[in-house]
Amino acid sequence: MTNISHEVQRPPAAAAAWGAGSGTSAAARLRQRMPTLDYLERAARRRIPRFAYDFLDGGTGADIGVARNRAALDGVELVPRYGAPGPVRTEVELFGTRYCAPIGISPVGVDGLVWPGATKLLAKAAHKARIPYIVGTLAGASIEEVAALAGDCTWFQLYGLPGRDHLVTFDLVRRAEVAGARALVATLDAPVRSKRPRDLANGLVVPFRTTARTVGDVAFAWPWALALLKAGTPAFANMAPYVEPPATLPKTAGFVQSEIKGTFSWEAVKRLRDAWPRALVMKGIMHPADAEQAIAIGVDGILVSNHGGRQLDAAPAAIDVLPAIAAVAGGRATILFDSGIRSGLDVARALALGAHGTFCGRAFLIGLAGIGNAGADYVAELLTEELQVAMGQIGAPDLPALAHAERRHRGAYAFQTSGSVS
Ligand SMILES: Cc1cc2nc3c(=O)[nH]c(=O)nc-3n(C[C@H](O)[C@H](O)[C@H](O)COP(=O)(O)O)c2cc1C
Repeated sequence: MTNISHEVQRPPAAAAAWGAGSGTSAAARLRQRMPTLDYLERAARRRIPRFAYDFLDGGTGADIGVARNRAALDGVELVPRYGAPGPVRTEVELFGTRYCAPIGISPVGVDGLVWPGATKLLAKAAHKARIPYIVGTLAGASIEEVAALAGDCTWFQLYGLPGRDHLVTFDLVRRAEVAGARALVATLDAPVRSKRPRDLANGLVVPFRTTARTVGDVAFAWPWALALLKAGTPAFANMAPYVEPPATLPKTAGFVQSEIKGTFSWEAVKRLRDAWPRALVMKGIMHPADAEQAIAIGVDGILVSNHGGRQLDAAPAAIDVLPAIAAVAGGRATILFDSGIRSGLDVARALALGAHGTFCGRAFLIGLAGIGNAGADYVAELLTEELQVAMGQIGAPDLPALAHAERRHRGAYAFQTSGSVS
């Protein structure tokens, strides 16, 4: 790994200031124009082509799971408490590394489609804000390139490539270790390809189906088109060593299509455990029995997630299963959460319900699509500020205090088979 400072820096001063949007500076003006993720999202919709927006925004089926994540988070109430002294602190330690906030970046494959050059911008933003970035197997830059930019904020997300007894899977594991990734995050929730109707209708398939509408969309989305000219066509950079050179987009896309099967069996998880010396996290766990199984194998972390509503439209909201999974883990694994987070208040909700850290997939890309290359830096600041404000209102000076916030969560799942390993 490159020699990047490991010391914990504070987020930009604006984050600590009273009313960060006050004043006339460029930073204050940005906060006035884009006070929340919702505003960024509306800008993103205007600035990028429709197929790119649909790819990011869409879920599986009728997008019911996406809506369910949102509604369930909105339904979590936190009771304010007053009179606590001093400023709030958002620092967190995850797997032995300290970060400035419990807000990380989840992996988004083909992120360069949403905003050209996204992977490197996300890596830089993670390093600047000192938050973890789980760079994906299908990201636009390689694990080596990301580690050079993000240093010890780098985590690596792994999909299974079961061909030739997982030859490529374990080569990716080796590369992530050499690059210095702090955690390996294996995605469990993609056993089959899910159906994403908006992508199909937009021709977002292999090979990409160009239509007159696609061309028109790109022409109108000129900020995106300019970014594409600068950054180049999105690529599957991690796959380049495994295809015959030159590793063109059609070749790597074809390789991805035929080789990536997504998930891991529990047997394969055991092999990952044996091969990977640092923190191992299972991503996509939604049932306490699966959490128990993973913990029995010796994983260090459980990332509770329904893939942002992109896998099973009937799945519960991830926030609704979080408390049961945290309870079954009982301190034996670090509990992480994603799916639906759009504000620092959502982060506070997840932390109050048992998560030690949270991640966002769409939010950081909405930032890039909404305001351009500085967008991920801005989202990190925005979410951290909002978390600080929520903590202040709840009277929680730090994250351990937030974990004990008085809350009501009517949607919480009560599992029939809690914790029993199938
Ligand atoms: C466009 C898109 C692509 C994604 N690609 C991946 C991927 O390659 N690997 C993975 O584990 N998760 C992937 N995810 C899921 C995210 O890592 C994360 O679980 C999800 O986005 C969380 O929900 P949120 O977007 O509401 O924050 C993807 C999500 C989106 C929106």
